[in-house]
Amino acid sequence: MSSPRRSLDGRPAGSAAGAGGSGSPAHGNGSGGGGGGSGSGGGGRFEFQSLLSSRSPGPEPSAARLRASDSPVHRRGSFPLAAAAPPPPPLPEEDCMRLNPSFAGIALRSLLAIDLWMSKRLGVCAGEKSSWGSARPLMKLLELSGHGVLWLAGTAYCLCRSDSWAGREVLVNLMFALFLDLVLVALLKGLFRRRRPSHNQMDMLFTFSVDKYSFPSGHATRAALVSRFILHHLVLAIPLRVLIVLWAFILGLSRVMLGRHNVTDVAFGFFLGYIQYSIVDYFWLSPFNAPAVFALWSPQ
Ligand SMILES: CC(C)=CCC/C(C)=C/COP(=O)(O)O
Repeated sequence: MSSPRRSLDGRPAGSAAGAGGSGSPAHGNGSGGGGGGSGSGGGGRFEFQSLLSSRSPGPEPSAARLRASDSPVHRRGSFPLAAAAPPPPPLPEEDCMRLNPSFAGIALRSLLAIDLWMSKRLGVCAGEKSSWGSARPLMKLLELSGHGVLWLAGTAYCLCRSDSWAGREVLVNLMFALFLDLVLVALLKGLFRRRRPSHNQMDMLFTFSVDKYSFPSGHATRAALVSRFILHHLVLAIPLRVLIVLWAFILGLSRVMLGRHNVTDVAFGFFLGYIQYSIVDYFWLSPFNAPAVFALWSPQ
């Protein structure tokens, strides 16, 4: 950037512009704004005069002039006509927000990136040729142990065979829990439409159309729901209780190992299943509050 001192040296404004970098908008303004300055001689003096005239407007400087002389452009002041350059218009607020992604957005993207990376690493049974491919049949057996059709059919069968009111009550509520789970998982899968991992082989038995989506894992919700249900309503020895918790955990893990799900699908599935049990417990059906349901077994 050229300085007024150069102009005061008596160099023509045109040559000052050349030396100082004519690309500078301020300088462009300088030579143009000087009017005659761009002429043949005395351009420097002309610039100097314009500096003086802008600094001493009269006995009572207006408020606008005071504000202008306070601005950083003016304070740099060594360059008189730079002040003529209008300040850039402020960015609209929405543009600023687009340029500055929120902390939550960055955190979510990072979490998803870690999720994909971990799920890929853990998907060791995703195919027969995967590193743990030989364990795939065992994982598919686990898959069957948490399948919705088997749990519904098994509960319906036990309900038909049950000959105690207490047993019926528990089984009716388990049936209600399983249906609630199917509906909620189907709704969320349809809402989020998250694709299953690319390394998954879609060879599951008895699936709905929404089961092409992976969030949340239906097996994980069922594992959490059913295990919590059983632990609350069946009197079991400690080793059996531990076994049930282990089953739920390994079933969830097997979903990722099979490549069916990402880690977050299973983690959220566990959370949802846990909450679902609380809902079932809150709306617990009994012959007192839902006699119509239990009327099926009433003596005629
Ligand atoms: C057809 C019925 C009654 C249930 C489908 C159960 C099923 C295959 C869910 C998918 O589970 P993931 O979401 O864990 O893959």
